Amino acid sequence: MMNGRLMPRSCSSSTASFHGGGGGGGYASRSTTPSRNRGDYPLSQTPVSYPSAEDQQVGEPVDDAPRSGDSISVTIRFRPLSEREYQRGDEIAWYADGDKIVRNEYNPMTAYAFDRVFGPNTITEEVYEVAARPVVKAAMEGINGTVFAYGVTSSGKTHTMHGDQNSPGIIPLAIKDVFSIIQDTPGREFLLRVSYLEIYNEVINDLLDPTGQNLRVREDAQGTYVEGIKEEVVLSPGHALSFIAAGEEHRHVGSNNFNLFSSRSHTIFTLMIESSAHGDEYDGVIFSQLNLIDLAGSESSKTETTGLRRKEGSYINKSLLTLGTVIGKLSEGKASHVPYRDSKLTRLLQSSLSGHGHVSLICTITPASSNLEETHNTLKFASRAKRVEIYASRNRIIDEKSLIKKYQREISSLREELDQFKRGMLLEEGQVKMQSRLEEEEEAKAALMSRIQRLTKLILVSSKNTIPGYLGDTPSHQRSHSASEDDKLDVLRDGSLKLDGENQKDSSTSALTIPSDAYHFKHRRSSSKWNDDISQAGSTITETTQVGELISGSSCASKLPIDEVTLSDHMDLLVEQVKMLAGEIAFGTSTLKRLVEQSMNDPESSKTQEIIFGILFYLHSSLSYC
Ligand SMILES: Nc1ncnc2c1ncn2[C@@H]1O[C@H](COP(=O)(O)OP(=O)(O)OP(=O)(O)O)[C@@H](O)[C@H]1O
Repeated sequence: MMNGRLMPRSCSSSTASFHGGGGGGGYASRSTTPSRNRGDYPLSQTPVSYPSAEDQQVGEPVDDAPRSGDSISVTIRFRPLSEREYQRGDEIAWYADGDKIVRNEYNPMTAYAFDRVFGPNTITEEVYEVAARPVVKAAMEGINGTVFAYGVTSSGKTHTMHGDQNSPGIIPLAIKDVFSIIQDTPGREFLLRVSYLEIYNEVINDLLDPTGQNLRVREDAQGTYVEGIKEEVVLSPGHALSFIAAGEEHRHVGSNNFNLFSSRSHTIFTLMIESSAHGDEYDGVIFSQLNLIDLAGSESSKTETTGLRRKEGSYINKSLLTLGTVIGKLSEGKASHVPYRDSKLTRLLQSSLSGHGHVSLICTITPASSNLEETHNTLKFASRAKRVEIYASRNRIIDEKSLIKKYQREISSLREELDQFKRGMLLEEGQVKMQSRLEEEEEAKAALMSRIQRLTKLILVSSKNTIPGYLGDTPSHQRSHSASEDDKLDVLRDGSLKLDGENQKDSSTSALTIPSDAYHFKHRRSSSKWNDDISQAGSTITETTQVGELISGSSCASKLPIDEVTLSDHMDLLVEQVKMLAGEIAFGTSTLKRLVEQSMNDPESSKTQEIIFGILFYLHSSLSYC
């Protein structure tokens, strides 16, 4: 029921290029109206059925009437005809007429205008630039943001939000961008946390904590929230992606007769961003939330599912219907009752939809004539959403409740304590001390330094930061993790993951060397280009974060004199280390499962077997390391 996304999706990349990359080729020869801008679709000659006159009215391009507020950004993304649709003789029913209009092939009067329409050959990076980047950027500046993909089953929502190895989706692209923005903002300190949940059959489950089932939605002055959801501090793009990967293991996925790996739940990945200016520039803490949502797809009776799938489908349809009603009410702009409480999805999206932040809706559609009506419904939904007004503004500055402030305060009081401690030690210099007293003092000093060090590293700063004295008393070798000076986790360009420095000599840490292919598969929805980029972004940020140490914790500790690090410090590092390894192992295991499935379908593939072998080796090594 779960998992299984990598294989078919990487297999389907050949399907995608077969259709999407078709260009003029064989398909173009079917075209009857080549003058129109329809991307590379095969064009239909035979009308199937015309939309009704009523639809045509609804379907007029959206008006450009001035609005007092801003509106939801609505973009449409076509996917190419699938091989299955093509083989069953589907025709093009809808097409992109330029980059703002979707037009009906059979009735050209039926057309809808949007902020942007992406044809079937558009790559996700382009969609990201237009539909998500501004929201991500604003979120980094303190304005809440929500990006969600909406569309019928198999229209390309997960492809858009998560992507695959060849085409990273909005979520990995956003994560990468967030870290680049931190790197480009030397004047501020950031603290990032993530949570990941699914709404399955109207039940909220925590994807980062399998014991967090059936969680409740609560409300406070800031809006709705999920009680008891696990939030993890993240230190690098790879770290954040490893949480998503581990979470994906628990997501409900199953096949219907349109999509072998259909999402059976809505998922919400949330990035909580706190930031504040350094030192004298300090002007309070800004907090914002970025929600990246992959909805389950609506299903028609044609989906022909039975039993469990039908039950899931009815929950999915019901919550999407409520979303439609909520959007409809909001688009009317009247102060009428908006039924947010009728579904968990709308309840959780309440503050986003009621206008307190940027909202970007990406509607994914198929051009296929067999989905003519479903696509039309998506377009009507998108058109209504366009009329919803929002008034996005920077969040109130929070100070007292912020985690970054808590850490900053703790760091400065620990530093003070350390200073006093050192002064005390100096004053007593010259006195003959008991050996045990000396040891105690050294231990206490090391504990203080270690705590300062660990807290400091949870706060992300650009490596371009040159503020002197920022590191206080922390010795530079403990703070900086450049390859030359210190042990660090280095994600190499060729995709292999290994520790350098002393760790290479250490048999326990060498267990963390991951075979190159396995590492690419580790990010199952990531392309190698993406991995390269992550490694770059990750390595710059790593200099000021703890990620390398989280994995190579024992080696980091071993740099300090043995008695300078307390047992509890060791334990903390080990816990973090185990968490990371558990994520890696979950990832490796699921990849393995899919590869085994693939190798059963294609026993000849020696490449697959090679990769399986690599992953087995990696899992074995990780387990021995644990
Ligand atoms: N823009 C695209 N280009 C190429 N292939 C695509 C595109 N969009 C989707 N696909 C392919 O179509 C198939 C279905 O896509 P996907 O699983 O993303 O649909 P979905 O809307 O998430 O479906 P569901 O709601 O059932 O989960 C996948 O094989 C995917 O790789």
